[in-house]
Amino acid sequence: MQTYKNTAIDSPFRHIKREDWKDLNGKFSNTIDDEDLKTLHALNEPLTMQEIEEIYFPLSHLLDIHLQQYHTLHIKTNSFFSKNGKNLPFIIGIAGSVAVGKSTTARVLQRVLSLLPSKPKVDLVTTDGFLYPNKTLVEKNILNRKGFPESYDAKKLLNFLSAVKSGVEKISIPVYSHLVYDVLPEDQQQVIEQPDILIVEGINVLQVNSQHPRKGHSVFVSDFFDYAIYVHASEKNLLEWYVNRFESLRATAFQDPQSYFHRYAHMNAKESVDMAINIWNEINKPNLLENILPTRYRADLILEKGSHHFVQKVKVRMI
Ligand SMILES: Nc1ncnc2c1ncn2[C@@H]1O[C@H](COP(=O)(O)OP(=O)(O)O)[C@@H](O)[C@H]1O
Ligand SMILES: CC(C)(COP(=O)(O)O)[C@@H](O)C(=O)NCCC(=O)O
Repeated sequence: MQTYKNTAIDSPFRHIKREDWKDLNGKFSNTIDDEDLKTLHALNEPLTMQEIEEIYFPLSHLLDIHLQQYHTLHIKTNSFFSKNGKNLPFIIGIAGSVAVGKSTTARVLQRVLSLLPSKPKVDLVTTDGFLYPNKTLVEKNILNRKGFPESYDAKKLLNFLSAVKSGVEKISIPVYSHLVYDVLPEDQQQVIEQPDILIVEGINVLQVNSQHPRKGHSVFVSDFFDYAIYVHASEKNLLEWYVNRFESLRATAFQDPQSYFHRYAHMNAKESVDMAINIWNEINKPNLLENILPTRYRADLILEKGSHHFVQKVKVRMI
């Protein structure tokens, strides 16, 4: 029998190296046919097919176990209440730093999960849409705090999640554009209509300081999650990926007169890199250290990336 010593630092996570994780592929790989493979290639993401097979297929298999358990629980609970309650979406949260690859991970996971044998409808929302519009951020004098907890309309985000988990059939939510650097007008909202799985991606999804501002309410975004993933990388890699993304935006989107950054399109490579490093050091890095990184052990699973975004290790909460 193992005895508890209060000097020991126990971890409730299994640490699984990439070499071992990739072999946990299980039955899922057998269900990928040529058509499905084509749809994965058509995703046109920077990820290699090897990364999808070695990291995302096992992840999808593990999530399928949780999904099946969720459905069994639903059926048993219905029978307990002698009532047929609605099927409610299984919600997966994805957290991590700016530029760690949350959106990319979320898009790939959305597609891979939709290939599961039950062919679930998988929707994806990003919490950027719940940022206050620039106009409000300017009024509150917090435009330089974009991404910090106070820059989000926490009440709107929590009301949305609450509606999803109450079975509301059709919900419109705001959409953020990195090109315009602002929340888009209401006629460009996203409609969420009874998905089987909903992925909610954002830097703030595991935070407990963006609570419902109504007096007496302490409800957090993650209270609505059935599974939470944190994507982790070293600060050095994050800065590199942030600068690279900024650079490729400068070469493409910034040339678009509609882009907020169009004013910077004339910058040369050195000026643009300096500016990206400055934004990182002034805004995104402090936000990472103060508000994002401390939430990582609240996740059920941590994807640890090394260079070139390759996942090196997976930590999974033990059950
Ligand atoms: N697995 C990956 N392999 C290669 N590049 C990636 C990968 N994931 C993300 N990237 C690149 O890294 C940058 C940040 O990714 P993104 O998904 O936009 O991050 P986030 O949503 O966390 O801010 C982008 O330029 C993206 O193309
Ligand atoms: C909108 C964001 C808060 C969210 O980040 P994401 O992880 O989606 O890239 C971030 O991209 C951002 O704009 N941060 C403010 C500083 C900056 O311009 O990078």
